[in-house]
Order: sequence, then structure tokens, then C-alpha cells
Amino acid sequence: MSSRLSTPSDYAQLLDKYDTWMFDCDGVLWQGDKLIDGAVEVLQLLRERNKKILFVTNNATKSRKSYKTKFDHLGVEAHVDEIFGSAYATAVYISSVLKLPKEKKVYVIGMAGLEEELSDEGIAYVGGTDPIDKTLEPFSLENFELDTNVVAVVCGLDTTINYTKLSKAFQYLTRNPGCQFIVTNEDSTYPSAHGLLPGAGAISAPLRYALGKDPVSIGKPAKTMLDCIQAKAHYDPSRTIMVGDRLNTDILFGQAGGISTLLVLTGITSEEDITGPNASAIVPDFVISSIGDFRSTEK
Ligand SMILES: O=C(O)[C@H](O)[C@H](O)COP(=O)(O)O
Repeated sequence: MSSRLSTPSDYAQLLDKYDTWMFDCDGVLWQGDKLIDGAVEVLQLLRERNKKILFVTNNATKSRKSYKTKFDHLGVEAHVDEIFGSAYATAVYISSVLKLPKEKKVYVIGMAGLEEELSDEGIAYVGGTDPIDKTLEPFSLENFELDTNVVAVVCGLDTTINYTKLSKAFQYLTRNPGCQFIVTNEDSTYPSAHGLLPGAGAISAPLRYALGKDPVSIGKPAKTMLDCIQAKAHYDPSRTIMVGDRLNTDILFGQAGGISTLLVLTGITSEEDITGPNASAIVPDFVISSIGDFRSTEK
């Protein structure tokens, strides 16, 4: 059973209990480029109380550096080493777990942020934002030259997805022996400022269906993401809380990592999802309407 936070003393108790606060971004701090009311003040309140703040996002469209630009643009204090995106975690996974030989490459379905993180980890790639893949011309195998050095396909949220990208990824995954299928995350939807859009999971779904196999997924709720954070941020799980809006990523992620979980209702999950007749079996430790509610914390 979750504890519903609703009074200034509830908020004060939580602030006292946890030293490290991991924040999901989309649906918790903002919706698209629209800040959640009170988010800036509450983050400031946590910093004034010397809390460690980490931003943990499955959104692979931006690198850590480009997320820092977004934080700056929105007037939210954030430092690059506090930001952990699934693009970064995927690049670290490929460089430190797969350990690709220098001449090997990955084929990317994704955007500039994912390319930037791969480059920063020294990983060669083809595809991604390359204009040649952005064509709306029908894909033809007879004109396609397979790059035999491609040993993995990486798929993240790509708002310019098309049949050519899916077809090239499918060729690599079916014709290059041992080619790895990796997705940055599997979120079904993306909570934009004006409503839900298909998420990264919906971008890789056609490949899963065509291949008849599941990829390795790096982002929340996978432990890969948490291992990446622990290696850099060294937090104490017993005094850490994950604040998220999505039960099957953020809350499961916290539970898998042995950290406490706080669900907010400003993103994907609604009141109905946690109290209705078909309430989810995923039960967060705490629930609050919005992160902004912490503004009224008892002094
Ligand atoms: O489709 C996606 O990639 C996700 O909906 C989105 O980007 C999630 O971001 P987060 O809520 O983890 O910040």
C-alpha cells in the first residue's frame, strides 16, 4: 500500500529521510518544454538542504551536455555529472560491456543526442541523423550495401523514423552474424507538453515484431542504467529515493535497485491507474500529486 503525501509534515519527513533524490524528467520536472509548476523551487529547496540530486531520464534524444542546455534554458540548476540519460548509459554499455573493437560500428536509429554520446565514448556509427537515411523513397535492397563492420543496432526515440531506417536495421540484424539488438529504452509513450506521443518502445516495436526477438534494453527499469549511475554517483540505496511518473519504468527501476520510490501524478500515471478497479500491481512507496507540492514543506 502506498503512503499518500498530502501535508507539510509529510513532505518534511521525506526530505529528512533521504539524502539522494533521483528525478525522472519527462512528466516529473517538465512536459516537453513546459516546466511543472514548482519544480524549480523544490529542486532549489533540496539543494539548500545539501541533498544530492540526480536526473535519470530514458529520453535518448539528448546527450548529457544537450540536457544541460535544456536545464539552463528552463532555469533549472543542473550539472552534467548529475544527468544520466539512456543515450549515455547505452554508449557506456557498448564501450564497457560489449567492448567493440575499434574498426567495428553500430547502426543507429535515433537522434543527435544518441550520436553525441556514442562519439564521446569513441564508438563509430552509421545511420542516425545521416540525411541518406531520411529519405521517403521506397527502400530497395538492390541498392543497399551491407557494412560488414556493423556489429550492433541501437534504437532510441527517433521522431524521423521511416521504412529505410527500419529496413537497414533489419538487414544488419539478420545478415551480420552475431549483430546485437540494443534499445535505449522501451517507454511505450512520450508525455509531450500537449499530450501523449509514441515513445521509444513504439519506435523499436516494428523491429521486434519483424525479427521475432527482444532487444537488450538499457534504460529504466533495467539495472544497466542503475549500475551506470552507481559507478559514477556512489549513492547509499537506503537513503535514496526515485521520483517518477511511470510505474513500469521509474517505479520498477527504483524497486529493482532497492531504493524507495515516489510516484507523481503529473505525467503518465493517473489516479485511476493506482486506485481504480484495474489498479497496477506495481505499488510505489509514496504518492504525491506533483513535485511542486514540496514547496509547502514544514519549516
Ligand atoms: O519515449 C521515450 O523515450 C520516453 O517517453 C521519454 O523520453 C521518457 O523520458 P523520462 O520520463 O525517463 O525522462
